[in-house]
Amino acid sequence: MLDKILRIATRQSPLALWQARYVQQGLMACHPGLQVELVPMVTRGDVLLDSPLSKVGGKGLFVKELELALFEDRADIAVHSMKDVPVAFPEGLGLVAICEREDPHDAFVSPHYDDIDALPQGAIVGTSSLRRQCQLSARRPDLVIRSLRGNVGTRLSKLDAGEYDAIILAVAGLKRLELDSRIRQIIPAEISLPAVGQGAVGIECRLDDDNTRRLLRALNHDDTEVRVRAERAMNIRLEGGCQVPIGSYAVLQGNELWLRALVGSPDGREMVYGERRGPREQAEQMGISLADELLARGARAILAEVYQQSKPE
Ligand SMILES: NCc1[nH]cc(CCC(=O)O)c1CC(=O)O
Repeated sequence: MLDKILRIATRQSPLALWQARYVQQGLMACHPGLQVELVPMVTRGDVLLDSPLSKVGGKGLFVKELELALFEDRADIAVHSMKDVPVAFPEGLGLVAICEREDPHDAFVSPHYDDIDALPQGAIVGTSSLRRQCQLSARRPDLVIRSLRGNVGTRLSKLDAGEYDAIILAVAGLKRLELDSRIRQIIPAEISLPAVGQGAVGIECRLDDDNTRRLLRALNHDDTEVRVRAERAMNIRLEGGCQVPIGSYAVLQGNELWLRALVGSPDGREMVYGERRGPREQAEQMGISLADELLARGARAILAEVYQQSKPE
């Protein structure tokens, strides 16, 4: 079965290409003789880069075109940042491998200041993530949060052009693009709880494609998978579909899984936080029960308000 070329559908941003090549190299290393090629494509999310994502239909925009390529057999697998993968998959497609997670934290990037607390009163911080906005504002209500879109490189050039005093990006993306020298502070989870799946790369394929599934199994990282499964179960229960102020972060301490989560209002004034500890085998149950607890303690009302405001005009 090694005569066939395995095709990877990927977006063309530098980060997406890095992740696709990482999977390509991983597959070739695990399966000597296997040929793997990239099929780069443009997604609606890339075309609509200027409109706030929460108003143009959410994160699914980056994924849909890649999934169409899988359905039409123009590609065999799609590589995604787990953070951008919607909670549900179309019938016939599914996530079959999650690679080892890179550092999942948020990064503080600034030409002038060492960390969030060093920012002067009223400083301008760039991020379009409601989750980051919420947690930043909770710690520093004086900060002015301004929208920031585009690829990692674009965001850094906007910072360098002086449009912001600081911006927040994922550590993982900066490391992969060898831009770690730009990181001034790895923001601790106690200050900014990461997004569901942040730092992990997931691989999707046609569920009836047994050969591809077998090849991909070698790339799955069990500890990462269990952590991301807990985080995603939480998110699914919250119906955290698109752009939402939800943080969810699981770590393993031996075989014990520690899951933390929060739902907040974008202005950071309301925040519901909770956590669970339990055996790794119960990753999903923990996620669901934590989501139910947060919903009952006020997350339901916060999320209803956010969805109301982010409806397309
Ligand atoms: N929303 C875009 C996006 N999707 C995944 C990453 C970073 C890499 C990762 O989380 O694996 C980023 C950039 C960022 O948030 O700074």
